[in-house]
Formats: sequence, structure tokens, C-alpha cells
Amino acid sequence: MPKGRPNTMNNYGVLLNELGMDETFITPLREKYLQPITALLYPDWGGACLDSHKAFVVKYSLHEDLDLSSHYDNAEVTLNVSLGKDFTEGNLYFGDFSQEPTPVPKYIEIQHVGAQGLLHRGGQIHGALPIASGERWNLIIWMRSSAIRNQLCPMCNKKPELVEAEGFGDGFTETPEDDMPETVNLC
Ligand SMILES: O=C(O)CCC(=O)C(=O)O
Ligand SMILES: [Fe+2]
Repeated sequence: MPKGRPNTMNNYGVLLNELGMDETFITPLREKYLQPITALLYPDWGGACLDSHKAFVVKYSLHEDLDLSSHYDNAEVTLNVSLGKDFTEGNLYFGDFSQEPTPVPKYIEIQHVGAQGLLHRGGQIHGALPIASGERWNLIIWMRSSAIRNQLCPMCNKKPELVEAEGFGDGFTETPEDDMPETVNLC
């Protein structure tokens, strides 16, 4: 069975499409239950038209990954659900969006309680502090809006160049103009 890393930063965990969970679980969850909420919370970030995702579970434990450094996601909107198990420390932190230049970046820390989900903009800098004991498991759904990312890639801020991909790929789609057959001016 294929077993990819959930993303370039987490070494432990599992990609849910490899378990066949996209069609049966994650896609209906995104379309029926998450999108009505994200449409209200993130209208400018494609919250009403999230049309693909990358879903994975990440695992932290004392002899494996302890924490996750500060980063932004390849997603317009992210859902992070704390699955437990029992652990201490390991809070999430988020950078502040304030435009004021500060010499030291400001972060807010969130204690993520088991069985609770947290939605955030993928582009907001965040990370997870080291756990001090136990095991921490989280379900992460990076939700993408092709309408937003087709304009500018959220990772490199350039117009995306499309390559063939399996499944949802990175969530870019061909725009209708790209599909139009070439026309010849006969006048
Ligand atoms: O461990 C966490 O709760 C954060 C995971 C995360 O930010 C990510 O995988 O993009
Ligand atoms: Fe993240």
C-alpha cells in the first residue's frame, strides 16, 4: 500500500486519500458541513467555493515529531481537529495579522482541546509547540479554492503553471478561457 508523508514538514501520520477516505468521508464533509460555515467566515478566501482538499492525520510523540515549526499551508482554509490522545503542552500558535511592523513577531497561543475543530486561513502563519508527554494526533484538512489559487499560487505568489496531477493535485484547475478552442479572424 502506498504510504506518503502527510506533508513536507510532518514525518509521522497518514494521507487519507491513500485510505480511500476522500469520496466517502472528506469530500461530503467539506461540501455539506464545512462549506456553509467557511462561506460565511472566509468570503474573500474562496470560502464559498472550496472545490478540493488534501486531508491527513499528523502524529506527535516523544520519540517522533515533537512539534511543527511556523509555516503557512498550501490551502485557502484549513480545518484542524484535535483527535487527542492524551498529551501535555503542544499548543497551537498563530501569527498576528496586524500590519504594524514589530521587531519581534507576535503570536497568540491556543490550547487545542480533544474532539474540537479549529478553522483558520491557510495563509496565516502558525505552528505547534512541542508536546511534553503523551501522543498528539490531529486531523488536518487543507481546503482549496481553484477560483482563488488559479489567479496566484498561494505558495510562490506567481501565476500557476499547470501540470497533470492525480486526484485533486494541488487544487489548481484549468480556467474556461484555457479550454477555449483557438479561433481565427476571418474578416
Ligand atoms: O499539529 C498541528 O496541530 C498543526 C498541523 C499543521 O499546521 C499542518 O499540518 O499544516
Ligand atoms: Fe499548517
